[in-house]
Amino acid sequence: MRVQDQEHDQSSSLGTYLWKIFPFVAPYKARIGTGLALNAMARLFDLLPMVIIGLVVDAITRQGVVGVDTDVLIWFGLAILGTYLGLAVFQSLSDYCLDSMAQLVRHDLRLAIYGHMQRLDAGFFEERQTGDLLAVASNDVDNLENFFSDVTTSMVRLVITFVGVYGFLFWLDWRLALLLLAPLPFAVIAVRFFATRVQPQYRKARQAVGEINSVLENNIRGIGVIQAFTAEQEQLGLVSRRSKEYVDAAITAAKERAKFIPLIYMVAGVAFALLITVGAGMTATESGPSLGNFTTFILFAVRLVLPLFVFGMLINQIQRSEASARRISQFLSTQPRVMDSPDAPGLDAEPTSIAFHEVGFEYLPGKPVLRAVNFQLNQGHVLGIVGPTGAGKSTLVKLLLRYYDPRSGEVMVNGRSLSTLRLQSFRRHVGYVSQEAFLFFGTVAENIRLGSPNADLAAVRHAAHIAGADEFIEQLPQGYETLIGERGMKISGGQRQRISLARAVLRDPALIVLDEATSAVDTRTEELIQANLQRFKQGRMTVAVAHRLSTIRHCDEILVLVEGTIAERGTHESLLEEGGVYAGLWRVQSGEMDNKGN
Ligand SMILES: Nc1ncnc2c1ncn2[C@@H]1O[C@H](COP(=O)(O)OP(=O)(O)OP(=O)(O)O)[C@@H](O)[C@H]1O
Repeated sequence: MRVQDQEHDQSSSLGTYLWKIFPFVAPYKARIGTGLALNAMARLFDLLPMVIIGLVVDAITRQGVVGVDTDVLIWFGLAILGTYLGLAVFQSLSDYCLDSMAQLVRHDLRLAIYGHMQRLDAGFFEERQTGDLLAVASNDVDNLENFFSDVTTSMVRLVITFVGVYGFLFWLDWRLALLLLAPLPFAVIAVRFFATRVQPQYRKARQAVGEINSVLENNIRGIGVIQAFTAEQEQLGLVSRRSKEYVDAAITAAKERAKFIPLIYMVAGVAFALLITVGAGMTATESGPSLGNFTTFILFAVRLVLPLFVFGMLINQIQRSEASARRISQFLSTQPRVMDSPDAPGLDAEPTSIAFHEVGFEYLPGKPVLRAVNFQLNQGHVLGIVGPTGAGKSTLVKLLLRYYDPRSGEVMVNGRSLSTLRLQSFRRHVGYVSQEAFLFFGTVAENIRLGSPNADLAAVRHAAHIAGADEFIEQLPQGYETLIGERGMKISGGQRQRISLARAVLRDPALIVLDEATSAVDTRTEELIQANLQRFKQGRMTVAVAHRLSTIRHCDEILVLVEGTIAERGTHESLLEEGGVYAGLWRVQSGEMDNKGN
């Protein structure tokens, strides 16, 4: 299920998932408590001026405009000023407490999500879209930040205003308080309308926005391909269709909202008209409230009636936060398929032997990718793997690195099953160069130091030298300090590969895994790298996957993988003698080389 689709699942009651996020808020309980208490005080000071205005009105009506004691009026003025001062102080302190708490929670959530991501297995990332995962780590975390800073204060504001206003009015005049309850049924109708008609449209629009973002992200990455294939018009059409879906949903939402707004004002208008007429009628009677109390009542009503209707919006915000909390907690509870058992022992010594015993694997049930693969690799040996595209070479490497556990058979390290060992204790000894040769945004030196953060520059240079990279790195504008990666300087595919190779070399690994590590460099540079690696490989184990047979011809053993099974195995010479698949590939490739040479 896509992470975003889970928004449809509305089966749980509101707040269930927000509650699950509570452990992230718990460390800041004191800050929240203080923030909410300060907010309650701010609300109190917010309501006080209306009470004072009522008192002023009563003072005037009692003594007449001319007879009012100016000293009393000054005191009233000072009291109002005092309430505003109180409001200013308490409001700003409360905002600071709650905003800073929300930022701290956002930071903790982001780290927890990223930390969890790093623990998840390769299969998880292959099944999910990067855009979806980013949406959880960024949009959903932002939604919750907004929930903790704004929504909680709005809820407190609403509850305190409600309780404060009713409490005070009941104390002042219970009839006026009861009168203020009159708009409640109208408010319920308006909120229901919002929840059933407007909100689903908002949800649809939000989902459409997620989809259009995914399309845009994908197209921006592939814009060069689009231009090369002059597919601009079709792609514009595709984006337009997706954008139209969003526009339709957003316009329907706007239409429903447009019906909601007059409904609110109409209901609020009716409610006010009723309150004023009945309230004034009551005030005019002998036993009715004083004019001052009626004034306070009107001011309170203004404060209360409209926010009641905005309650619908608040529920919408809470539901959004709930959906975000749901996605975050579902993500955090995803268990990696490859993980250490609690008592998994670490590898006590450097790996000196690796073996595949009858290893079988399938990504999808019933579609085997590897079948009964057997081999043994000992210290000092180099194993080459070749085979047609899609034969399962990279899959074999992924099992060797334990990105996946085999479906059958076992991968053994130093005579122990890899799946029972603590994963990091094994991976610490591995230098891996993947097909993609991924570079991170940062300097060249930082990229080479990825697995060996404490290595000094001399060691970095030495590793780059072995990987045949030092020459071109020196020629970069800032040498080893040049920024590369997505936002940095652009470098060629072959240069990328050499930097990733240097990264693996610097780690000084017991096992080197090279998956098409030099496929993008020219044959002359490759020969130079191979010569450098020759010495480096001594005393280590090396697995090299390659299409170009010259890369692996000097291996101690070569496995020829065809449709997931080892079709042939031996040294370069013995395989040539056998005259099978390998010999055929060699003839084609060496023929190609001759042709190119001529
Ligand atoms: N994550 C995946 N889910 C499903 N099938 C996959 C996945 N990764 C690879 N496959 C399939 O497994 C088979 C073996 O793929 P693999 O990448 O191991 O081949 P390869 O020999 O390394 O190919 P190449 O030489 O093109 O890199 C292919 O048929 C591929 O489509």
